[in-house]
Amino acid sequence: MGPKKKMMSIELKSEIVEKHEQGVRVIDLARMYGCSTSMICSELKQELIKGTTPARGVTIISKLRTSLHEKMEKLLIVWVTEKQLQGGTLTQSIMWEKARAIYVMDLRGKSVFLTGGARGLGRGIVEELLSLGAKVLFCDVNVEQGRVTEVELQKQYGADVVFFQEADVSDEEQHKAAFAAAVSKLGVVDICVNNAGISDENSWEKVLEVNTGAYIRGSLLALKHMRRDLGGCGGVIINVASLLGLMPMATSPVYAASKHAVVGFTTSWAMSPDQKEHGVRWCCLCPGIFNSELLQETLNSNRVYHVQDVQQYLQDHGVMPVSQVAQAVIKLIQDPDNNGAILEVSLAKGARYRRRQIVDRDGVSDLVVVDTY
Ligand SMILES: NC(=O)c1ccc[n+]([C@@H]2O[C@H](COP(=O)([O-])OP(=O)(O)OC[C@H]3O[C@@H](n4cnc5c(N)ncnc54)[C@H](O)[C@@H]3O)[C@@H](O)[C@H]2O)c1
Ligand SMILES: CCCCC[C@H](O)/C=C/C=C\C/C=C\C/C=C\CCCC(=O)O
Repeated sequence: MGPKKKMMSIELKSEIVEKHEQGVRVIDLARMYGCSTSMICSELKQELIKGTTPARGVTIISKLRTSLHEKMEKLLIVWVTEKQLQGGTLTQSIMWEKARAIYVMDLRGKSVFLTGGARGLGRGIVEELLSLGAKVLFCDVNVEQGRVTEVELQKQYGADVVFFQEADVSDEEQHKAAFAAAVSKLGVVDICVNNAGISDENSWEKVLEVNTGAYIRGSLLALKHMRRDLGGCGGVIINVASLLGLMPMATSPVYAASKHAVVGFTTSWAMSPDQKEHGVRWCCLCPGIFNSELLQETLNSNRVYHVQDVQQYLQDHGVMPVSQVAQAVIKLIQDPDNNGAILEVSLAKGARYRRRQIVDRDGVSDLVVVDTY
């Protein structure tokens, strides 16, 4: 039997709600009342739901507005005023464009740790990030290609904004050392992209080590470093999964299992009741097939079952360029309101946020479809 849940009197609950409304943080309330932050959060949520009238609903929503929204509105008002003073013309679409530009996360000077950046999608993401002014340390097991990529990107973007570190992320020590190198070279890690992946149905242990184990380790390393409640600066964790993290495929049972695990892990952490205190945003990218060395190697080997089905699929559906998928990662990083998001990317439909299906917690398979943000 698990530990007995601590009961709270009604008086105590309303005292907590009152203190929270006066601005006392969840973590401080937890310390004050000697219980967990998740218990405080669930009490606060229950109170909000019970007492809601339309008028109170508006008050609650306005309290949920983040300081980011307020900052954005202030910047927009300043910009509109300046434009009007200069006698410029303002249309709704110009203002909308400007609001978007203010709203998205500014990547200038942001520090990124990415795995598997020597080639393929990883390299594509690094290039997009550098072009938007971020600094990146990427690691890869392929030392030769990693060094070539580092030299090429340093030539284009500058020697002090992009660094390569040799690491096999299936090795705990090497993975930790690469993350530590990012902190030491960049000062901080604001964004962590777990991207290094393999596809080989003959080697299920290795696939799970790289595609799942290293993603979990990398996410937890980043979370520990970023958590605001532990003195960090907050941040974003992007886990590159696959459409095969959302659907089955006879060609690739182990690969699909490894990617489903990543989606489950990432979206579960995003639901943490302490997420606001952590200040860490969790997202998944689920692309269809794009044109990388991984795809070519898979097609030229026996690493999937029924390889002719993959070839047929490619003939029927085509294949995305890496740049399309890399830009989708930037979209995920820049949207500040998408904690828990799953972004699907396909040639046919482009980049689309997935509406989430929640299975009833009693285990009955009634599905509730919700918009997550
Ligand atoms: N190519 C596709 O069609 C496709 C589709 C959906 C998702 N994905 C996923 O996208 C990610 C990137 O794939 P890609 O197609 O660019 O592959 P890729 O093979 O072209 O690039 C992957 C990079 O990761 C590195 N890597 C592999 N194992 C590593 C390890 N143990 N430690 C450190 N680095 C390691 C490789 O050396 C390589 O540089 C993977 O997670 C993959 O599963 C690929
Ligand atoms: C439509 C799913 C795309 C997922 C791509 C995956 O992450 C990476 C794939 C790399 C190599 C190929 C592996 C699996 C094949 C995927 C689809 C084949 C479809 C075959 C069929 O229709 O049965």
